Amino acid sequence: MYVLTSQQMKEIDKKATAEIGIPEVVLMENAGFCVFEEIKKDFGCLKDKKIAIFCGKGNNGGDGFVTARYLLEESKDVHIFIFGEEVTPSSKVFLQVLKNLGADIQKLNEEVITSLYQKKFDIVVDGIFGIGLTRDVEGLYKQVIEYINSSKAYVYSIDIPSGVCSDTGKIKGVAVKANKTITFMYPKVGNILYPGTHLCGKLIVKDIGIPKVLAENVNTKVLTKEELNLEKLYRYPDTHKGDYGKVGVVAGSKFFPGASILCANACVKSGCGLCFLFSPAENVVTHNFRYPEIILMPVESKDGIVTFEGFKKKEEFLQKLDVIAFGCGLTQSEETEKILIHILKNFQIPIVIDADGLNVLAKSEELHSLLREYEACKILTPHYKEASRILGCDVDDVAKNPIDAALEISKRFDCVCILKSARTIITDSHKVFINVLGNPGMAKGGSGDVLTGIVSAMLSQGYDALDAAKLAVYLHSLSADILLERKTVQTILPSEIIENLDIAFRRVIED
Ligand SMILES: NC(=O)C1=CN([C@@H]2O[C@H](COP(=O)(O)OP(=O)(O)OC[C@H]3O[C@@H](n4cnc5c(N)ncnc54)[C@H](OP(=O)(O)O)[C@@H]3O)[C@@H](O)[C@H]2O)[C@@H](O)CC1
Ligand SMILES: [K+]
Repeated sequence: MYVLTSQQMKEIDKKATAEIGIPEVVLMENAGFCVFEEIKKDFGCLKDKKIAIFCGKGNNGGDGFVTARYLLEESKDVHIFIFGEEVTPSSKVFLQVLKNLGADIQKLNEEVITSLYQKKFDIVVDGIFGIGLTRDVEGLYKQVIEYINSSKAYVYSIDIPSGVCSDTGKIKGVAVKANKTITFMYPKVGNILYPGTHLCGKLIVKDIGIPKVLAENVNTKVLTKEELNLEKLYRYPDTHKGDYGKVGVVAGSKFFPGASILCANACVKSGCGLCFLFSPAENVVTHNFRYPEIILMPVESKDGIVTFEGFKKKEEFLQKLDVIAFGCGLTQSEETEKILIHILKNFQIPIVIDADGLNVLAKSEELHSLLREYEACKILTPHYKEASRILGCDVDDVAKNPIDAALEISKRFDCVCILKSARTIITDSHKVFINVLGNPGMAKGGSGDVLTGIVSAMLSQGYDALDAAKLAVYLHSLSADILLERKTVQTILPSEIIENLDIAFRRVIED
């Protein structure tokens, strides 16, 4: 399913009317009716319901006028609140219709807003702002939104909760907290990213008659199962371990032995042929939770950190690898930097860089240019903080617009970027996918190491970087969601996400 920015939606709307010839009022009529339909479906009989509809001056308000007209057929207690008569031409048509019908239309002012608190509405429809919100919400608008949020009514937002930026999901000053949001054609970015997605309540996507062909060039999609390439998960019977690749996990230190185990465990559990773990010997040999399938490559260490000299002694084994997973728990040492430089100069195999690999990359000009020039496929898996270090910006700037941050990293290194958060973004700088699976039970140290292991195994099974990233992110969060069916967000552990991959793979392959 596509996800649209406000600009894209506006262009599509414009084409639908100017080029295809569908009048704007027809689209508005359809939009308003869809909202009514949803209310009717939820409540059934609306006869005794007290309903308020708040309509702004743009077309979002026009949708609200249409919804009001249908609601008037069902209830005698429908009240329409407007911010002024100066509305868009299409909205004006439907405002006039309401006037002709003798509907109760009140212009909002301080007094009217105060009186709202005495009225106990059952249903509120929010048609204040849609994709046309351009600045922070203040004054009367703010007061009305605060009233809506304080009311006990069931709140429907038209297109997007008013106050949510449709391009980022951020709150512009104040925003409606809806129970349900009915959006049109495709979701807007703000319907999908946090906190906007949370404020939407249940999100309903409705077709209002805009030809789908108009969205053909949109590059952003929700990561649904339909977007996954499952081809290489099928195995022909006459195959052997060599067909599924050898992954070298370069990870771990005295300080973070678990990171390397989680990464390597996830890798073997996700289908790679062989997994070699290059790590300080003393930290992993005795680790209780290590799968015995992992082949240990003890690397000489100093103060618990793998050394460059020690790493080079493993050259013979390194040469046999098909994929390298680099960084989990290595620490940000000079040795880590030297090892990454060595890999990028001497190998041409797919690489996944995570955690301390990203941290040393952020500090090194040499690594920046080596990675840019590295020709084999590369996947970077930063969380917001790591992304901000790489981009040299504030973490808030990444959070404000994660899609742009992921695109920037992807373009800068000609790589696939997996920008991890509650809504992980995957991009190869052309296409963007937003993951909507997963839960806060994944917000724990070790989750990222697991993802690195899964994505490396996908590369070793022959996927290109984008397909590998999509599958790995999907499986990782699906596994956590399945766990949540019988556990809580507190008790889900990254190691259990690995264990539970059995069911996640089955659901992806068989359902
Ligand atoms: N086009 C189509 O074909 C279809 C569109 N559809 C519907 O239209 C919606 C988009 O409509 P829209 O573009 O008119 O914008 P909308 O969100 O109603 O608001 C714009 C108004 O708000 C104002 N304003 C902005 N920020 C403000 C602030 N902070 N504080 C105060 N005012 C502020 C802004 O004022 P201005 O910035 O011009 O001063 C302007 O007056 C879309 O979401 C969907 O619901 C459907 O009917 C299907 C067909
Ligand atoms: K709205």
